[in-house]
Amino acid sequence: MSAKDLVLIEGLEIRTVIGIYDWEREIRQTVRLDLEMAWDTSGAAESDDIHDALDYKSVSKRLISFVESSSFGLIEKLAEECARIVIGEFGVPWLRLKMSKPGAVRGTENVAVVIERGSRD
Ligand SMILES: Nc1nc2c(c(=O)[nH]1)N=C([C@H](O)[C@@H](O)CO)CN2
Repeated sequence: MSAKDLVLIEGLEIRTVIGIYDWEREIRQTVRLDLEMAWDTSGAAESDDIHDALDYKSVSKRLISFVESSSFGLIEKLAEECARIVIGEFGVPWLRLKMSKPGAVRGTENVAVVIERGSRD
């Protein structure tokens, strides 16, 4: 058992309605998700069977489907709901999720929130 293992999803870009201003409710903007998910990978390493792994493709597809159909104001709310899905539906015990909204603020490379949920022990 190795509680320090992680499965990552990096740079998942999704177009959605997000923002607090009226003009933002009329358009789609890109958000980018970076996810670190605690997962003991030793079972999958032993069996070489996807059923023992945290399937990053399944997680990505679920998040794409959810985010594309969502319509929140704040990236904090979107991040929280994504974390809830990953923990609740995929059995991930702990995650760190960075929700970026590149291009939201002129002169910046990126703006983002980072949340950690669950327990690593
Ligand atoms: N902490 C946050 N600050 C701001 C957010 C947000 O989601 N979280 N959103 C906005 C606007 O929607 C902005 O992205 C428009 O450019 C402002 N501040």
